Amino acid sequence: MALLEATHLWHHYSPGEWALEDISFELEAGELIGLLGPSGCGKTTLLRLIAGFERPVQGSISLGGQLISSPQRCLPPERRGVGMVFQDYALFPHLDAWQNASFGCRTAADQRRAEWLLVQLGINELKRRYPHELSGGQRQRLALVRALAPGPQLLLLDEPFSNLDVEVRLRLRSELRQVLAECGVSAVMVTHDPQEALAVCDRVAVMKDGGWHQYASPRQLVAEPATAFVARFVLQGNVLPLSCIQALADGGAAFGVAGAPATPDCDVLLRQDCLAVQLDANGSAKLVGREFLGDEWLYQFELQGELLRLKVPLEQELELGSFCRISLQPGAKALLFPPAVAAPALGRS
Ligand SMILES: Nc1ncnc2c1ncn2[C@@H]1O[C@H](COP(=O)(O)OP(=O)(O)OP(=O)(O)O)[C@@H](O)[C@H]1O
Repeated sequence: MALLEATHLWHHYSPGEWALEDISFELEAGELIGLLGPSGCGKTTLLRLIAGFERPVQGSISLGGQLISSPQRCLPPERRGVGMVFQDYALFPHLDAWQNASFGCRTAADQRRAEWLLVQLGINELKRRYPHELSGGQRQRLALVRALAPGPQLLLLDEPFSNLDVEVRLRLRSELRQVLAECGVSAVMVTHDPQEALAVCDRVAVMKDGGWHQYASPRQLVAEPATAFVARFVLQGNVLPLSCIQALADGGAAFGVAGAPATPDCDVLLRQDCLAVQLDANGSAKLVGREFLGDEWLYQFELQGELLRLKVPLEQELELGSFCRISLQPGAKALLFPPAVAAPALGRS
């Protein structure tokens, strides 16, 4: 049986403007799942429904086999056995680190867990400090301790690393996985960073406009993006109209396609290794942007009104404004998406 089960969830803040549309998913015990999508797609709303801060307009949520949310019944947040970690830490400023860490502890076992977690996360020496005397990374570790000390079944994390610098973020990400595994806690993490979601989550739900585009493991998302949006947002891939790709293939290279049946207005995902660039004054691609990535260039070309992003070796240095010929590598494999893809879980009841 799944630990968390959401069934046909719909939610709005004002009638007619759905923030969530027909969301159904399961989370298995021990899993860390990510809610990934652009701003306003409904990630925080879904987290608030799971936490019990909002009551769904339709649908239900069960945790450990118990119904916790439906339009008729909404178990209060403090009785759900769910911990929360927020982007801005939300520590109590007038309590020291130990008082914050042990705030939700009800038993001696909870207190022992709080002590153990402080040691695990390397902040045990800072117990007597107040939140304003801690760095951002230390505050977020303390917030994690406070959320995990009462022994929740499920931890909800709302963009927990977004206020931290890159180095601390990378370190805390791997500490999070470790501490969740050691505590045997499952988690749902909101993020708008595809790299972060792919790096730490067991499964990732890609959301847009209140709907679910794909819910899959990071490997599956990369190998088989379900929609053109997933290919663009998660893989940062080049998704272009088929007509544009056919113009590239006219140079002679044949290319194979997988996915939906081809129609003239369908979109195509071309992976990085499908394409080659050559400087050519008669070429149809114009270099309109370039970024130095340290070990390669990231070039942005304009081609028939579309933008194409390509990474190329440092030796292939090109001036902005240069014209190039972009060709498909022989045997290149592309993935087709039908036009105006409807997300699998979308559709009004
Ligand atoms: N309290 C509220 N009252 C009215 N509308 C709201 C409220 N909270 C969120 N919304 C709307 O619901 C939609 C989903 O918002 P939500 O905060 O869930 O998105 P999000 O994906 O978490 O965005 P972000 O990444 O910017 O935090 C948005 O259109 C937003 O404007």
